[in-house]
Amino acid sequence: MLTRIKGAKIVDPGNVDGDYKDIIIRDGLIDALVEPDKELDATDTDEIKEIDATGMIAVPGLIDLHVHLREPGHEYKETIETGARAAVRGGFTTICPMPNTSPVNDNSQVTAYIVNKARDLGLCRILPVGAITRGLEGDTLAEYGDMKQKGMVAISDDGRPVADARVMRRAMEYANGLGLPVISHSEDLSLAREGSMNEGITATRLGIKGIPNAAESTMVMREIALAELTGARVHIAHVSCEESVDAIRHGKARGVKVTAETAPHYFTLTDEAVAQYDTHAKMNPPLRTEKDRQAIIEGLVDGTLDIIATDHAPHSPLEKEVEFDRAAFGIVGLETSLALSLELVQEEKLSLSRLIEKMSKNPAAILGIDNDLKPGNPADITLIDPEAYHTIDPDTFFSKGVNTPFVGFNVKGEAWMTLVQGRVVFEKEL
Ligand SMILES: NC(=O)N[C@@H](CC(=O)O)C(=O)O
Ligand SMILES: [Zn+2]
Ligand SMILES: [Zn+2]
Repeated sequence: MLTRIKGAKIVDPGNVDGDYKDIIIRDGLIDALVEPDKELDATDTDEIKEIDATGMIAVPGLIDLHVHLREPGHEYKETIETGARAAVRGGFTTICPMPNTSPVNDNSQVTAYIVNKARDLGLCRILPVGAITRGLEGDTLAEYGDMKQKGMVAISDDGRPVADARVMRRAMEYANGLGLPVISHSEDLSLAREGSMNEGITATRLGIKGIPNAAESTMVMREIALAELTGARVHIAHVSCEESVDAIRHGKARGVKVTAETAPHYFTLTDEAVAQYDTHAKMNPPLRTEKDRQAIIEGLVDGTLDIIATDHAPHSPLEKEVEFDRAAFGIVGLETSLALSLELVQEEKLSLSRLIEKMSKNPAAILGIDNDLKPGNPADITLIDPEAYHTIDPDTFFSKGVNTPFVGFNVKGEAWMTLVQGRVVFEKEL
């Protein structure tokens, strides 16, 4: 079976950048990129499926290094299936779910459960992140080797920091031996505790207890110091503030193997989004000030922040329709990330090619995946409709989570079709 994607502009940084080529897919793999007028020397037996993608942009499938799928344990918030559907709708061909499920993904049985479920679903690739410590309790290291054998690709205690520096050091040493990146939820709980939003004038005005930037940045600095000590690869999750960006920039300049991500809410919103006590603007780390927002954009522009991830964190109304300080931290992101990130392109902060680096190529590099649109590679492809104006409406989400602060935002651009291993796993209804 052959598939020919016709008429799309190809944006695959480092490979093809801006050319119009047809993509030929055979048996799930990219067979060739050909000129639009090229006749295929297909044999009579080859059935050719044509996809007319005129006006679309073809990019290597988007990869989200940071999502929460809630299964096993909290299926009322999200399941692996609803999360995967939301992912492909958002243009993602690969997602990495964090281990803070119930039970925690700290052993090979839970890893295998997720991997098997993902395979049976046949939607996107799901590459699980395993826990750093058993039960995310911060004491005893989990069984990285066993989990890795089942398909685990990185370790993190996301949702919680590893408070004990000695435990983190050991984790980095073991992870390094196995070639696994360590993803850090950088938070000093003694500084953050009881806070529910950014510490500052807005919090004071609202009477909400704040979380200072230092709760994040001091831990980012510790992680960089430990990565330097151990030679391990550390990836800083959800960077929200200027001091963290500065610390990462400095670490990179010293040659430390540190990479970092931010999420669309940190370059789109500030803590003023909380003004109406909107719990949909509550996440960890919290939305910061305009100065921080600008620093995040600067970090994306100068390469300090390698990746845009979503930190897709679905919660139900049970956890969100309560008093601000009692509400759960987290917002969904899989179905809004691409459009919100494309705003950076419209504002000419990043070229489309740079954006695709941050949403596909750089996460692929961290995972050790070659996702170039080149012959022999799996046909994981996102077709973006750059002109699709739409208004963000959680009622249309495939995710079970509707906890987004972006309701009613008018945005431009979205996934039109998503292919994983040559199969169409999402197609926008026209
Ligand atoms: N980001 C959040 O606000 N919440 C995440 C946990 C996390 O990413 O630390 C969650 O699991 O809900
Ligand atoms: Zn986290
Ligand atoms: Zn998270």
